[in-house]
Amino acid sequence: MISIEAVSKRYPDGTVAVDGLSLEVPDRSITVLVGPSGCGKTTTLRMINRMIELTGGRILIDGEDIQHKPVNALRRSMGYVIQNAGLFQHRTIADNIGTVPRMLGWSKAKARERSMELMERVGLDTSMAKRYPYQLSGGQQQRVGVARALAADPPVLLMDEPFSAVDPVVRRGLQEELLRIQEELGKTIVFVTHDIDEAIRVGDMIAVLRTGGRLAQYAPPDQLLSTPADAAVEDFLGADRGIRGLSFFGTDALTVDPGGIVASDATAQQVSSRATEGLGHLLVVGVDGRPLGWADAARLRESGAAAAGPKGGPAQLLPHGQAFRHGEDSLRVALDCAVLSPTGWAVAVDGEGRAVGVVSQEQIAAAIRAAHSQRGTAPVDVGAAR
Ligand SMILES: Nc1ncnc2c1ncn2[C@@H]1O[C@H](COP(=O)(O)OP(=O)(O)OP(=O)(O)O)[C@@H](O)[C@H]1O
Repeated sequence: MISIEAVSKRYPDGTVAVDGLSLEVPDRSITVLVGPSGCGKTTTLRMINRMIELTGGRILIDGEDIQHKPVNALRRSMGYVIQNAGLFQHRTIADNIGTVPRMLGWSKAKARERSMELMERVGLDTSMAKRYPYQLSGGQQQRVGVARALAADPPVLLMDEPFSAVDPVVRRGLQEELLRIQEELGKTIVFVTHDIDEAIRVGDMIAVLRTGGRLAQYAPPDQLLSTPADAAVEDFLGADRGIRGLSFFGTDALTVDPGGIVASDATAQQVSSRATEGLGHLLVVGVDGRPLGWADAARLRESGAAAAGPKGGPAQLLPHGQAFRHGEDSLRVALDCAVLSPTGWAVAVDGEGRAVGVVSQEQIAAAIRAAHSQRGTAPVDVGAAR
């Protein structure tokens, strides 16, 4: 555990970048420092590996004051990733990744083997090992930066705006890759960003700093979204915070109605027995159980034909839209499916994509209220959501 205790940094010109900051960074989790430009995020991060020396307070790692540790040993226990990767341009990708192992005296062959292993781990084709950084895309260079930081297997990873220089799609991919790697390796990561959405996506804990390097709030992302400490944090979180917070609620407790589903080869009698209260449509599924589309229930019954028969064939079906995976996707995804559905009802599927039931926007809203009251968080007025 990294304990930041009443830490301050006053630069020689008198600028107070960090002021009495206290944080407990839990082991094997991602702690994000987020806040507006100039609020002291980078300064805080660099005080952890002593690239910047603190001027007040203390930082402990597993109970040991970092001031009492030799700087080299301290830095070897911490990988460091920066924006634009900061790769050595005149060295190959394999050599970049193998920098620290070589410094530690590993043989060339062993360092190379480690580089290859790490390239695979961060999702890079090992055929790129002999290339130079300029021959890689920005996103690929960032992956090399992460691989390089992991090379000597340090328990701590410090990441300073590591994905800020790439476009949003690549950035999303890198965030997902980081979460996957973290699941495998379980490092203690301190991650700096000014992007609150990135903080919410990758953080187990989020420290929101305000200008002057003071802590505004320290909480897990769902708690931050549901109960911001004050108006400034609320403002920083931005619009849609209620809707975004739904990402942290699962759909396992959401009841879906299988009665609204009819097979495409159903008999007229079977069709007449299917119905869901309040829904004027039936979800037609193929022989494999996957949704084909919505059929008007009354017309289907009148036609007396099977759902996908000549009169009520697929051409008559409304698109079923996006489905959510019941028990796997979040309430946010379920609500989104319902909002985008032509019937206003969302389709729930199992892991194989087979329809398991349908659920209305109102039922999802009720599940949201129930989930909030169970957690004791502020209720979200879905009707008024932007
Ligand atoms: N060497 C320095 N001397 C004086 N002031 C500095 C120095 N380095 C940083 N500062 C100031 O300290 C404050 C915090 O800077 P820091 O780089 O930690 O902020 P940040 O939150 O990481 O910002 P950004 O998101 O823009 O990178 C800023 O006001 C900055 O101008």
